[in-house]
Amino acid sequence: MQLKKLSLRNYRNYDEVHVETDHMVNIIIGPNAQGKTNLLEAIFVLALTKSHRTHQDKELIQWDARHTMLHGEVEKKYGLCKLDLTISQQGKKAKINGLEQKKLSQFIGSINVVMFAPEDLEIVKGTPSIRRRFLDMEIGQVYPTYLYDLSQYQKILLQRNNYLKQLFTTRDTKAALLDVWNAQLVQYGIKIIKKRQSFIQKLQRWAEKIHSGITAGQEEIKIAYACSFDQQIVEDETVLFDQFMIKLSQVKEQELRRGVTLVGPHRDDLLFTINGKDVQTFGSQGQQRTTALSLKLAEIELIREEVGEYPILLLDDVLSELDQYRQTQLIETFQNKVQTFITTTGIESIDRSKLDNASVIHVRNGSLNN
Ligand SMILES: Nc1ncnc2c1ncn2[C@@H]1O[C@H](COP(=O)(O)OP(=O)(O)OP(=O)(O)O)[C@@H](O)[C@H]1O
Repeated sequence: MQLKKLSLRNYRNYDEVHVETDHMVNIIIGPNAQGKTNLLEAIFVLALTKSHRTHQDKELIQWDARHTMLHGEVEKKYGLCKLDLTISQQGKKAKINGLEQKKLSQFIGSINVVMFAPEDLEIVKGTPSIRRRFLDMEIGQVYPTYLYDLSQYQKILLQRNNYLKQLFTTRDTKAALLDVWNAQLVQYGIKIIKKRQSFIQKLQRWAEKIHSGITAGQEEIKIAYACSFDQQIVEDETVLFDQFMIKLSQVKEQELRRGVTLVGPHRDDLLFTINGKDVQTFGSQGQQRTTALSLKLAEIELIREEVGEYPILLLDDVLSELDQYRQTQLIETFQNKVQTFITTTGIESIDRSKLDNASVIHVRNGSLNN
């Protein structure tokens, strides 16, 4: 798929901006703090209705404005898709080809993007919640029903935790309603777990291949799903249901004491190993970076496999951090196949030979010149 037009109004430091491109490689260039990342972020938001760098939607609205409007036109295999997203303090409104979508989950995934930014190193180095957010956003853009199941699960989890806290304060040890909450938690929890497991298995297959290529066969990467249940259990839905219920009954006393739910996909994690060693603990800075890169490249292939066409690749200031070999790997793998938007402060950090036929967009203080 290829983004042909992007228009923004009152988005971050852009009053109003229009971008048109027919190019596969688009370089967004300018000094620091001028709006380069804001432009990539806007494309990401059109795809996922959320930013990759903040949970606070209101940060996307220009200071003093009441709402922001994003418009994108994307050429897909089956034709042109026009997307409109309005974000205000009251919420979001989304349209596909002029038709308002009742649920955002119907809009998400209309275009697919893969963002690779310096903060992606945190997927490898950071906390489990960062890895869960990564998983949820990526699964969500390929399988929109996942987002519905996830929001149901999160609602039930919140209510169950509130109930546990209430039981604690009232010293009610009978906990008569807990079984009702358990059944609902497990119903949605197993959908999340199963989807995550199959997504990670596919991601693992691609990452292994790609990582081996980048490291000339020296390193074998594994991405494992760290979940409360063994892989064989997850594969059988009936067994998973029973085991989930059993685990909840085993931790009941503890949960009543602590007032929180101790079992479920809200505690999952991803584990990266290289040649059998945990990358988070033992990996060098370079290995951690390459792991993040392999992960992102794997995602591109996985989206192509699932959706039937390549996503748009957004590279935020990462080329300068990669050595020449990895830059070449990244650009050559997808040249002419994947539309790419690259931000940089200086064109000299990019291998010139890779820039033939690229469009260059200059950004200065929220204005473009291309
Ligand atoms: N809601 C907002 N309203 C207006 N301006 C904003 C808003 N949010 C951020 N900005 C401004 O956007 C600018 C930062 O833009 P951006 O993050 O795109 O920088 P950049 O060009 O990618 O820089 P760098 O190379 O340093 O990453 C800052 O000047 C910041 O003050």
